[in-house]
Amino acid sequence: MCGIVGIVSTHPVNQQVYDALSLLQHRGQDSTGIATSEGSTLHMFKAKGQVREAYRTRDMRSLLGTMGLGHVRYATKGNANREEEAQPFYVNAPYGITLVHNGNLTNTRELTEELFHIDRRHLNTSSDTELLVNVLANELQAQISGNDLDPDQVFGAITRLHERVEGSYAAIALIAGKGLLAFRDPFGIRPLVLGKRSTGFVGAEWVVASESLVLESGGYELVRDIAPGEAVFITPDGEMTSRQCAANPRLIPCSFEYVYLARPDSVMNGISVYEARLRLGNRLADTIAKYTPMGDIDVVMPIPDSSRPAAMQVAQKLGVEYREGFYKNRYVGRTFIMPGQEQRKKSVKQKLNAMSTEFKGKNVLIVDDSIVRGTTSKEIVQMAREAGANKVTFTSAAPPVRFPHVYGINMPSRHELIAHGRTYPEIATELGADYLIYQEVADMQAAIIEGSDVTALEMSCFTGDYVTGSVTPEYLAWVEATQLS
Ligand SMILES: O=P(O)(O)OC[C@H]1O[C@H](OP(=O)(O)OP(=O)(O)O)[C@H](O)[C@@H]1O
Ligand SMILES: NC(=O)CC[C@H](N)C(=O)O
Ligand SMILES: [Mg+2]
Repeated sequence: MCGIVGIVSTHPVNQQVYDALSLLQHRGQDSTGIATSEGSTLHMFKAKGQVREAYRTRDMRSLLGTMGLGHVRYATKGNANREEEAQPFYVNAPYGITLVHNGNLTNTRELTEELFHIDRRHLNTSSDTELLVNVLANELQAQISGNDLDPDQVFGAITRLHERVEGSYAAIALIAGKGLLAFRDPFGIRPLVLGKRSTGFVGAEWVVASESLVLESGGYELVRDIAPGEAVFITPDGEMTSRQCAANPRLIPCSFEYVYLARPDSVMNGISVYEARLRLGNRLADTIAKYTPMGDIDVVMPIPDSSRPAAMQVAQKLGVEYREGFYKNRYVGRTFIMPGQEQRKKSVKQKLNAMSTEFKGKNVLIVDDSIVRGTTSKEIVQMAREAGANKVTFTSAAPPVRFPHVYGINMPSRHELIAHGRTYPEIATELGADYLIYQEVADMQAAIIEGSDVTALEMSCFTGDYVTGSVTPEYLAWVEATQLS
C-alpha cells in the first residue's frame, strides 16, 4: 500500500506535497519522492526512508512549480530497497510524464512482453509502476495528433489503459506543462479522493490524495471520491474535466484499508474508517460473547495502534474493563509494512512492552485488528505471559488471512500466513494463546459497509475470491515463487 498525492495550485506546491506525504506516512515507509512541473520543466527528487529523513532543504528548494505530486512507498513488486524503484517514475515522451501509483498490477508478465516486443519500450526495473507509466505514455502518444493535448485525448488514453492493464491502480500523473491526471482502476480497489480549495483569485486549487485527511489538514473541501474507472484531468490554470473511461466500472474497494491500512480519521468511499472499526468491534464482541463465558475475562486490551477503536467497543459491549497494558514506543513505525521478516520481528519487540501490573494474575482478552503472519500476536502472547497473565484470549477484528493479497498489500505467499492450512485450535497453539476468536467474514463485510452505498468489498485475502480475471492458480504460484515477502 502506498500513499499518493497530487496538487495543482496557484503557488509553489513543494511544501504542500511534503506536508501531505507526512500525513500519508502510515501507508508506506520504504521510500518517498516528489515531482513538480515548472512550466514544461519537470523537477524530481526521490530517496529511501521516511519523509522526515529523506528531504534536505536544498532538495525541497529544487522542487519548483505550481503543480506537483508525491509518493510514499510500501513495495509490493520489485525491490523495496532499490532507490531506482522509488516513485515517481519518469518517461520523457510524450511531453514528459511522471507518475505515482498505489496498487499492484496482476498482468505484469503480459505487459512486460507487449511493451518490449510490440511497443518497443525500454524497461529498466522490475517495478509494476514502470509498466503502468509506459502503458500510459504509449497510449497517450497514440492519441496525440497536433501539438496540443486536449482532455479527449487524455481520456482516450485512459480508456485504452483500462483495457490493457489488470490489477489495482490508483494513480496520479504530471504531464509536463499540460496538467495533472488522476485515475482509478475499474473496481476502485485502491482509494483516491478529490478536493478543492478556493483561492480568492481566478481558478481553484485542486488536490487528489489517497486519503481524505490530507484534504482536511490542508483546508480543502472534499469534492468526492474519484469513481472506479474514472479519470480526472486538471490544467495548470485549474480547469478540471473528468470522464468515466472504463467499460464496466464497479466499486469493490479493499477491505484491508478499513481493517488496518488507512488512518481512522479518513473517510473512504463514503465510509468513515474510524466508525467502520467501531462497528468491527461491536460485531467481534457478539462473536466473543457466543464462545467465551464472560466471567472468564477480567480486562480487554488493544494492541496499539490500529486495534484501539475495535477494542474499545469490545470492552464496552461485553461490559468488561478496558485497559492499555501494552506501551508503544512511538518512534518505531508500523511493523507490518516493513520489508523482511527479520526486521518485522525485531521491531515488534522494540515497539511494544507489557506492563506487568496490568497482567499479573488476570485473564486478559487481547484485541488486534488482524492477524496476518502472526509476527505481532506471537510476541504479544509471550509478553503477556511473561508479565504474569493467567489466561490469554486472543481475538482478531478481521477474519483469518488465508490467501495471498495481490492488490497492493505485501502478502504474496500462502505459506507465510499463520492461518493458511491451519484450524483455529492449531493457530491458537502456534500463537501460544488459550483461546482464539476471529471475526466472521460476513460480519466484517457488514460492519464495514453498513450505512453506505458500497455493496461489495475486495476480500480476497480472507476468501480466496479475486475480482480481476488474471489471478489464476498459476498466477498465484508464480507470485509465490518470485515476489517479495
Ligand atoms: O500478524 P502480523 O503479520 O504481525 O500483522 C498484523 C499486525 O500488524 C499490524 O500492526 P502494525 O504494527 O503494522 O501497525 P499499527 O501500529 O497501526 O497497529 C496490525 O495492526 C497487526 O497488529
Ligand atoms: N503498495 C503499493 O501501492 C505499491 C506500488 C507498487 N506496486 C510498488 O511496489 O512500488
Ligand atoms: Mg498493529
